[in-house]
Amino acid sequence: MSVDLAHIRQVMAEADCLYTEAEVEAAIDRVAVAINADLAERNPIVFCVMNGGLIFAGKLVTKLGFPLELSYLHATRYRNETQGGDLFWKAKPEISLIDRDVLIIDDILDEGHTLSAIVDFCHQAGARAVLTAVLIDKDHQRKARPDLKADYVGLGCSDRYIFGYGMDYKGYWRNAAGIYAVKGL
Ligand SMILES: O=P(O)(O)OC[C@H]1O[C@H](OP(=O)(O)OP(=O)(O)O)[C@H](O)[C@@H]1O
Ligand code: HPA
Repeated sequence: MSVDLAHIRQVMAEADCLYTEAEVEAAIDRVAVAINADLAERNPIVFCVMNGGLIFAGKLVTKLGFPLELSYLHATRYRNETQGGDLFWKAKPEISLIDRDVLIIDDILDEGHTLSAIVDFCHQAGARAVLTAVLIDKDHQRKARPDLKADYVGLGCSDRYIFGYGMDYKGYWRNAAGIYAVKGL
């Protein structure tokens, strides 16, 4: 399917900036402080959830001052759309999780089906503890479970479709240096 780049550019031009780059960077710093305090002695395996987790994970891990192993997994349910569907695993962890502490890093906790499925997978694979860090938690009543929370949360946002800092609009603007909401969504 061909992409209408004029539309992609227009979405950026008309978007509302929810958080500037400086605000996002300050949030990443705060998350790093909390994780450094909790995980420094636990030799965790850290998983970046591709694709959206890429920017947050990359920035966050450079601020973690303790030994860790870094890998990735890829589970997707939006597939460049603005509405989620069934979860599809593109890449499962290959490293053994047995008796390991695991930290999952993703960009957004929206309805939470993605993070829930990843956490369940890690427990079933024998992880001792599974912790989660998200850059942003969207505020609405459609969570996969009512009590669903990440252990480490950078920022919150209202119930709009957002992009930037790893999050995409139709596959674009993951590179935006700020967090933006699409006009009208
Ligand atoms: O909380 P949820 O409603 O489950 O949505 C959150 C997930 O959706 C996005 O991934 P997406 O499926 O778009 O895959 P991608 O990162 O590869 O684009 C995002 O990166 C999270 O992983
Ligand atoms: O609001 C969003 N923006 C980008 N990706 C997403 N994945 C779930 N929700 C969102």
